[in-house]
Amino acid sequence: MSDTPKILYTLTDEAPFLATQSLLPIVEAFTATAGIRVETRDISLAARILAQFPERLRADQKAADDLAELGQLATTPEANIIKLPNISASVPQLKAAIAELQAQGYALPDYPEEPRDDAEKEIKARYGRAMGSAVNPVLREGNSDRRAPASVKAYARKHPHRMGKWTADSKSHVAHMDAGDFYGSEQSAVIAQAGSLRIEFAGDDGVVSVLKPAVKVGAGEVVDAAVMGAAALSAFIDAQIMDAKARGVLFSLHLKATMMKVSDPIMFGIAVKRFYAPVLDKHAAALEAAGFDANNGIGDLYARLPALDAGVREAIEADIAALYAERPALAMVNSDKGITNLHVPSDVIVDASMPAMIRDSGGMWNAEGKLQDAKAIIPDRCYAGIYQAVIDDCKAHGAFDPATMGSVPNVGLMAQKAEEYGSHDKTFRIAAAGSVRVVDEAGNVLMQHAVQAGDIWRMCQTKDAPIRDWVKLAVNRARLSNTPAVFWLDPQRAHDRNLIAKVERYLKDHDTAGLDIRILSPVEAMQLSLQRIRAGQDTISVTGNVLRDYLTDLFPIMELGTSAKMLSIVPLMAGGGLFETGAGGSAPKHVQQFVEENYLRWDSLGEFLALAASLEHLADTTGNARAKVLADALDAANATFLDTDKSPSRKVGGIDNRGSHFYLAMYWALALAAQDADAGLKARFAPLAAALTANEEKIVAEQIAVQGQPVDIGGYYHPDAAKLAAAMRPSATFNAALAAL
Ligand SMILES: NC(=O)C1=CN([C@@H]2O[C@H](COP(=O)(O)OP(=O)(O)OC[C@H]3O[C@@H](n4cnc5c(N)ncnc54)[C@H](OP(=O)(O)O)[C@@H]3O)[C@@H](O)[C@H]2O)C=CC1
Ligand SMILES: O=C(O)CCC(=O)C(=O)O
Ligand SMILES: [Mg+2]
Repeated sequence: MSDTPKILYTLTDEAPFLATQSLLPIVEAFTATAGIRVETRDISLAARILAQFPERLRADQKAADDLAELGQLATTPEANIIKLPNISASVPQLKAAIAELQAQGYALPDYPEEPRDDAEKEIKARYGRAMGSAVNPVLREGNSDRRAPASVKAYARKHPHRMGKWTADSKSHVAHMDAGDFYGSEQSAVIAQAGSLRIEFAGDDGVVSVLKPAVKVGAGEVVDAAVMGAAALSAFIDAQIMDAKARGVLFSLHLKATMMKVSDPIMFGIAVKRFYAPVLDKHAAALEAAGFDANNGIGDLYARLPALDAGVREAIEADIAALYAERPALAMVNSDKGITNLHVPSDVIVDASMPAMIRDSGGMWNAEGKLQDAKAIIPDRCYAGIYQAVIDDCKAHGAFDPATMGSVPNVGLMAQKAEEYGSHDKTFRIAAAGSVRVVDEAGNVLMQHAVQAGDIWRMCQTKDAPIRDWVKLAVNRARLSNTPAVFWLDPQRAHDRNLIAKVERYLKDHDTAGLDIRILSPVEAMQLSLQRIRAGQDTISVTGNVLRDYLTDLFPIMELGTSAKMLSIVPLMAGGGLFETGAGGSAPKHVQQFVEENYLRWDSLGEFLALAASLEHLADTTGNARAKVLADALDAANATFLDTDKSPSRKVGGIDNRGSHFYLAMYWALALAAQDADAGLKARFAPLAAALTANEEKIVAEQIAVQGQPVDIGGYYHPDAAKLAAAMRPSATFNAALAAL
């Protein structure tokens, strides 16, 4: 271990990255007083792209592979990483980022959508490493512990956010398949002995090809495989188009094309192809020649229209307009700009989109910019049912009340690319009819599926050590918070049955006397949790990786208005700490607002909570007493911050993200000046506390004065560092006070 304790702070994308320009100087100044070094590592989409092509870049343009470094660090006890949300890029986002970097003078190759030779295949493979959820699975060498701290919950009760009313006649509902999906086809096996598995495809023509030669597996590991039938999915989408039209509700598809970067864009593409079938079929040749790819959304068609002959273009536009008159109305992402639910695969992401719909009375936005009841299409049955359970509950009992409702924290199985979220390199779009089988080294067939051309087959892995660790975390959390814990596992699923057996076994390793620990199917677990939440009671959800993701947006958004206010800790299995900020994403619309009116409404509370947890961890692991003093003072500052409600307001004229940071600094300095555990720190912070208190009005006025004008930050994916720093630190008085510390 090096002598100077270190915290690694990640530079990411969009709103959280903008916020970092203002917050990081504060963090650096405060932590330096305890001899702590805060170092940054750039894991933004732009940096991840640049790190893939060192040989094409000038020396001053090259970017180190910071993500790989952090991934390695996460497997060591020294790790202390603060991880902000980053872009998990879809293909349209990736292409936009490449174009921006090229325009800035980086000699990157174009993204070869359909590689013509080995060189292009290599380029596509490299871009593939930067795409989708490329960061989180690499860093998450531990399971997940996400909850609303008591102070945050108290704040939400005192300042309840607005919740849309629900009525029993709402027509909103969830639509899922009844057969032919992953859920219906899942097979699972527990590995007896460490070794390697081969995934192969045996065509009906008798030819056997290898899809993946060697998947390393460990003893006790759970593997599973499942297939989504393309024909079944197409028929299901067709039926939903008819049904949405008949019921007069919006058609709205909810997938996770970012994190599930192989399977879900294909499913998204199937929905686009079915919804626009008459137009796409009629103009198939022209669209093919123009390079249209339905997996990138109907937005890709619009992007390619200018390249087409005027006659063809007008015919396509007219045919789409005619189609809209016949089809059910689409849910909109941005009704002003005409961006629909089917435009871009990364615009509607199920974990955030379903809670938003539930918070908005079950409605989604229609083309007129009004809320309308919607059919939420979540094709696979593995998790769709939980959202229908929430809708049923809201229809029966009305909206939830943030002022009185209980809480559902989560302990999530996530480590070492657990379950579906680690399946990308074992997911295949099947080219022809035949069967896919998983074979061990002795030649035994562990799992086997009959498949048709176009089907999506995938295999998932769940390592044994993470499962043990997850059970331990659940018991600890139940004990620490004296709260019932429910494992959300479905006895109808092969994978979950194997997990249930393991959970039952590993629970015996712990003292569970007096604890209420149950195992229920996801729908039953949801019903119980909702019943308790309405009674003001808390229930820990102990879930797999996907439900971890879904529930840690759903419950915070209902309870707190946003998942940005969550404490999100990943106790790394090697002993280090990964402190994620909030549970939400990077909210692209915040950047738009910032460049249009110099107003950033990003709420950094997640960062503040993560920093306190990181300092606490640092104090525990390095014995740095001053880190503990800083952590305690930050806890106190966070409580004052919540109590005085200094989160950004939503509109120009109030304090924004920068104002929030000023108040955090002021409350933190005041807490340090007030404490008596460390006289040196007390003396050091007293002048800063005095200066900030004395200049409060002036600083806030300086920060608000810049609002209301457009601001140039020199890029979206790769903004200009100097412009950004200037824009995010507009108060000379505040900057000078901080510099004097
Ligand atoms: N951990 C990670 O790295 C994650 C990254 N992502 C990435 O983020 C991007 C957007 O994803 P999306 O699913 O839309 O999720 P977001 O959480 O970014 O957006 C959903 C909504 O949550 C609210 N919100 C979230 N965080 C904050 C915050 N700190 N301050 C204020 N409001 C906030 C806003 O809603 P409202 O206006 O209703 O308040 C926002 O529009 C994608 O690129 C995705 O890949 C997504 C999830 C996690
Ligand atoms: O990594 C991602 O793409 C999203 C992660 C996410 O949504 C979460 O962890 O809650
Ligand atoms: Mg999420």
